[in-house]
Amino acid sequence: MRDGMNYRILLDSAKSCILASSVPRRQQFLIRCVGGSIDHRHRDMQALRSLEVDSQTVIRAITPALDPTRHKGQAGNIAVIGGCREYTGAPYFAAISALKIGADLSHVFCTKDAAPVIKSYSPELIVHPVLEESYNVGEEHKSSIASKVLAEVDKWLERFDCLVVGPGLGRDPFLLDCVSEIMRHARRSNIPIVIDGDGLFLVTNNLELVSGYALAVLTPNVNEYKRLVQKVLSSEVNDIDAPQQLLSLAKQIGGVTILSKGNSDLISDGDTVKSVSVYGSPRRCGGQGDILSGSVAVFLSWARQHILAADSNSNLSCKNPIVLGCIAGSAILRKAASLAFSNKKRSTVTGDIIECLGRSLEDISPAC
Ligand SMILES: NC(=O)C1=CN([C@@H]2O[C@H](COP(=O)(O)OP(=O)(O)OC[C@H]3O[C@@H](n4cnc5c(N)ncnc54)[C@H](O)[C@@H]3O)[C@@H](O)[C@H]2O)[C@@H](O)CC1
Ligand SMILES: Nc1ncnc2c1ncn2[C@@H]1O[C@H](COP(=O)(O)OP(=O)(O)OP(=O)(O)O)[C@@H](O)[C@H]1O
Ligand SMILES: [Mg+2]
Repeated sequence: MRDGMNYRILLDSAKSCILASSVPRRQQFLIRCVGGSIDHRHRDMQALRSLEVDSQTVIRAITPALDPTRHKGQAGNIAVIGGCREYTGAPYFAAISALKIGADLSHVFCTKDAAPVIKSYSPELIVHPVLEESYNVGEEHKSSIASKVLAEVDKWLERFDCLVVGPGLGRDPFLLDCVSEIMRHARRSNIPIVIDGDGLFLVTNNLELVSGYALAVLTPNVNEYKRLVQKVLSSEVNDIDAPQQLLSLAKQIGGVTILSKGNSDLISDGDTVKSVSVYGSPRRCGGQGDILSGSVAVFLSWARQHILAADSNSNLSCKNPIVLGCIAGSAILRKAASLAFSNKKRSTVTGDIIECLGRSLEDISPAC
């Protein structure tokens, strides 16, 4: 705060010195612009600070105790819908992160080609080779194969606490049609859905899939957010008043929760806006968003259990379990990224961050 004030005083005196001298008008204009943008940045920082949430309190409140009476599945059964010929890493990162945070079971529903690869990464994951891409399906078989895909997923759907749709899904039109149908079924069964990566491509072009569904979370990165804002608000991203724009966006999509990823993660359900700025990592290796989607899936399942058990007696000011899950998922990922970076510096990769998820949570909410 004091730094900000000193900076402003310096800036003001620099501005008046220069404006009083005979510098060309263009330079005066530039100086006004710089001053303006610093004022804005200062205001933005203040606004973000006021939205910053106490993520540790949230994490401690919603993380369940390791109670010996609980059985397998009660700490979370998560399914990732993703993984195709090109991308096998993303669904693996999301699914293994869910387990490393503390879910009991983690499934992946992917294409037939991707399944043996994903299975080979880890025996911990339950991998279903059920999705099909157009190149593998003749036009005349599309309808019967789509029904088969849906039937395969339906057998499992009711058991899941949360779906993560999109990491490494690809953009094949036939595959995306099948996934749209899976989302409609999940929605009918009131299963929360975290939508990331290519799932956001699907949803941005078919907003009705999530519109009005309060159990949906969208986790866009900078690009995905831009496309969403253009589509829904018919405008460009407004960095000056990012929280207000995010609020409008979430409201416009009927109260879904949006976690907009960046230097600070901003979260809104159309009602409130929260910010998580826990120190993360300067490394921007691909795959960190995938970790986030798996983490959010687990924490929002835990938050739902917490809110249900607390029966409105929870001491948390925010009562939306979906928002709570986003806050916790974001803070744990960022802390894990920071731990990994302190060890591996420039060579930090996504696997290193996943290895730090356990410690990241343990430091805040010890297992015993
Ligand atoms: N190992 C893997 O299998 C991975 C697969 N991934 C999957 O890849 C697919 C496409 O995701 P992308 O994230 O590439 O799609 P995007 O549309 O976000 O990114 C497309 C391009 O934009 C650039 N870009 C990304 N973030 C940016 C930023 N903050 N500012 C400026 N430019 C930026 C990227 O370099 C990329 O070339 C998804 O299915 C995703 O899940 C990613 O999750 C990364 C890891
Ligand atoms: N500039 C940044 N500074 C600090 N942390 C950041 C920054 N950008 C993103 N992050 C963190 O990294 C996480 C992943 O965000 P990112 O924008 O890399 O997602 P993504 O592009 O979807 O990743 P992926 O490669 O998995 O698809 C975010 O939750 C955020 O906490
Ligand atoms: Mg991503």
